[in-house]
Amino acid sequence: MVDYTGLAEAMKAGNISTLSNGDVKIYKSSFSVNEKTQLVMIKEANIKYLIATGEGALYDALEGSIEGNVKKCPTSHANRLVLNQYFDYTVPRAFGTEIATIGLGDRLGIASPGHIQTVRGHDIRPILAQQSIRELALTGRDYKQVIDASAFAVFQEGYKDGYGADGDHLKVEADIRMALDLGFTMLTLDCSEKIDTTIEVATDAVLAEKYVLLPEAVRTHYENRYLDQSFQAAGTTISFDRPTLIKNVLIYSQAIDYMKHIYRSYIEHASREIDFEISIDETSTPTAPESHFFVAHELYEDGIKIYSMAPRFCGEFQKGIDYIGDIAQFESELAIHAGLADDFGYKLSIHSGSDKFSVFSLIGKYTKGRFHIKTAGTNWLEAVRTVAKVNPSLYRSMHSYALAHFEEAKAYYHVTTDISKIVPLASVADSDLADTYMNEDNARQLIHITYGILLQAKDEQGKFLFRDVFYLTLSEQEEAFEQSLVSHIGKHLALLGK
Ligand SMILES: O=C(O)[C@@H](O)[C@H](O)[C@H](O)C(=O)CO
Repeated sequence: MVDYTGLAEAMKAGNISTLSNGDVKIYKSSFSVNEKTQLVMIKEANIKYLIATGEGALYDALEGSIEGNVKKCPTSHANRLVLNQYFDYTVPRAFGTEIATIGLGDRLGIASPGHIQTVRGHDIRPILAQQSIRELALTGRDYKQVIDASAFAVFQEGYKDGYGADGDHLKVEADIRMALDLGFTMLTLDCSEKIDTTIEVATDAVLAEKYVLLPEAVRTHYENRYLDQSFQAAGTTISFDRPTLIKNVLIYSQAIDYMKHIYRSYIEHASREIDFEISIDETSTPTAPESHFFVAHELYEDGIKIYSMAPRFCGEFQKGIDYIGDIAQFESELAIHAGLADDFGYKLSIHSGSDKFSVFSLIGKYTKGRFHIKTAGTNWLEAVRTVAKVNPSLYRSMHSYALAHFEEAKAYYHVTTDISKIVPLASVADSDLADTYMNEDNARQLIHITYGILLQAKDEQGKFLFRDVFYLTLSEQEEAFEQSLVSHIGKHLALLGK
């Protein structure tokens, strides 16, 4: 039983500097007072708690157990809602189009403190609570837990500059309603299933056949607005001859209708500001600049205001590794994509933004520092790197399991990983595991896309093979993990000009 007497006395006296309690870790940045209640976050035996002293509404509202002269409160969903009620900076918020933002998806629920330490003081704001439905399915978490983890991290770090919550890659209305009901402040509408990319490779005859089957009102709408028209945008001329128009109508019109429906139904009259992102990046073919214009212009003409647009860029934005492709072509198309975002009043959004170091300076340049960049897997890889340094046997077991299940994981993510190029485990010394595998593209992708399989893996008795010891190791290595995030995500910010 821990004696909290000294801690309670220091809290009541407000002496943050003297807050100490033996082997209990105290997060001094969390110390807060509301009327006659004092509150601080601690970690005891690798579990975090809120410690409350004093009296009053906040003290009474928190669920917990009395231990000596303190109330020891779990980091529960109910207690997160209490924090939200008394400390507004723990509530996620929208940011609009004027400030740069970075999505810092945290599949483990423990990366946000390191993310906060990374962005604090920089001209950028964090979307700490960002997960796609795909990630939730693979990790077995839910959206309540995603915001809970971020809100407790914000309280722990005393971070008051604001953070966002992105319901990422939402495709169906039920998920959109769920995310909004739970307080998400950003919605990323994934239209990939409404975008018919088979059209890209169809013959003119097939295009003509499909086009004539569209309702006359649809064809008339688009022909009146675009056929044989040229538009000045993004410092260039964008023209729509009949083949170009037919192709864009067939590829994007269904997606555009869906975007308009979702905006009218859930965003336009929402009770709070919502950052609405359009994602057309997870398609098999790149978003041609004229297609970006076509989608943006249709939304703009209908008075639909979006926060950001995520096109699919030329080349490859694969998970956890640098850009793959012709950087000169990327730059010339990026200039137009960024110019269109400027012209239509929203931010360009860069998905799979982790580790794209060779193009970050271009992104910062052409977006003039006004962008949204999404990362998620790279902090998972930093967690694995941290574990590999201190628990080599755990890393070896996870690495082997990932190799055995890689084909299963490829169903969820597009990667061009060459497993044969990954150095065999037996030939790598324990002390070299982290550098050998976390700095090599093929090994990074192996571990990156198998995160769900590794976190959910169980033995015959139903016991997690890796999850519990993985989290315990990261709790014991909390500062090392935080520092690896500050360093690695900090490199992202530096190259982006932030
Ligand atoms: O893995 C996911 O589903 C997400 O992290 C998704 O890829 C996200 O939109 C992203 O681009 C993160 O880099």
